[in-house]
Amino acid sequence: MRTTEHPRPAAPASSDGDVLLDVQDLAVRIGPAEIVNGVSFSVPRGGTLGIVGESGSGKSMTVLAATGLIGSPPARVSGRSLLDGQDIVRMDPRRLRGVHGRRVGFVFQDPSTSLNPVLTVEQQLTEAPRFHLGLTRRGARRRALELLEAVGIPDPPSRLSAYPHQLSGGMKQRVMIAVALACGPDLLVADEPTTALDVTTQAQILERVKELQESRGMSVIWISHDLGVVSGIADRVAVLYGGQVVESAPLEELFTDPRHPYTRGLLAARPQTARHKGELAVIPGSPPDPRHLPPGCVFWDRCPVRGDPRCETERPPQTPVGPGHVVRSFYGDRTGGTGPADGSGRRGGPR
Ligand SMILES: Nc1ncnc2c1ncn2[C@@H]1O[C@H](COP(=O)(O)OP(=O)(O)OP(=O)(O)O)[C@@H](O)[C@H]1O
Repeated sequence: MRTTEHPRPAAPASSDGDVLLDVQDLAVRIGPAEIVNGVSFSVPRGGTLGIVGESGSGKSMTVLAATGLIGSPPARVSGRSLLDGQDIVRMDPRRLRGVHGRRVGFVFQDPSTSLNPVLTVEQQLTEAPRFHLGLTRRGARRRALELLEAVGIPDPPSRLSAYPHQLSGGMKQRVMIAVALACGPDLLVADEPTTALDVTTQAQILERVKELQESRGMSVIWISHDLGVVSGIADRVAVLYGGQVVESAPLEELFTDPRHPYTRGLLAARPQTARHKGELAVIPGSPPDPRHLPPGCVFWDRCPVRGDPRCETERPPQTPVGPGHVVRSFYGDRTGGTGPADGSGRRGGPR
């Protein structure tokens, strides 16, 4: 991406010693609802973490809490979320505003949550850089034009005076991405931003974000219910269910060696897989109500291989099953449901 201010060198992709965001044991409670339950993950500098799961699995709440966007109260947020070592969960509101405007950019599915309908594209793109980066009106305008070009908006000068309702859905999403990138964030959080778009526009936007990320060394968290979308952008995936990371692995490993029965179910439910096999595999049932989580494994009532007595009574611990690959299931072993992941030798028969 070409920008006149604050150029950033491309950063190396993931490496253990180079973590931008380190989330540890994050939990969110609202009243009796246990919405996020001990979530841990990290986002490498310059890398992309995909977060997948069905609707209601806690994806949005996890990321909103990790980036300091959930009010506490009414919610109770615990655990840590370290951005370059500084804990966002405990940060005072004034410093947090600086983080949100400057270091973390957000793109949401619904443009009305990010774009102000009564402000022009130019106003929305120039406000934050003028405030946070101290740019002049002219400098901010130049930057706005560069950003519009970078996100693939044709004829940027003619778009500056447009209001959001004058733009198509795909254009609005591109403008939202431009707004999120306006201050050159270290982390872009994208919460299902392409879900409402046609597949061609979706693919173009994914490509554009990947290019921008590579040229700027920015980290990305990309949330989606669709493993196919995440596979187009992430280098690491965390699978969420019942407010827990039930499996997390490098992208390729998750696809070639999924260990959690829920991950396997998600993979089998992908349209590509269904086409290949000639039928659509669905995971019967729905995610648990966070007000009434089961005492054992959160996936227990839908699990096709449950049978170990602990499944119903104990939360499976997070168990490493390979380099950078962890799973929370008593059935996370390689052979697909014939023995517990913790190597205890206890077995339960597949159902
Ligand atoms: N303010 C709230 N009070 C109580 N429960 C809430 C609140 N907001 C969300 N929840 C519940 O928290 C759970 C997780 O919601 P969340 O929006 O994080 O899920 P999600 O995986 O992002 O789903 P989607 O893909 O539909 O956005 C859901 O069961 C939801 O009903």
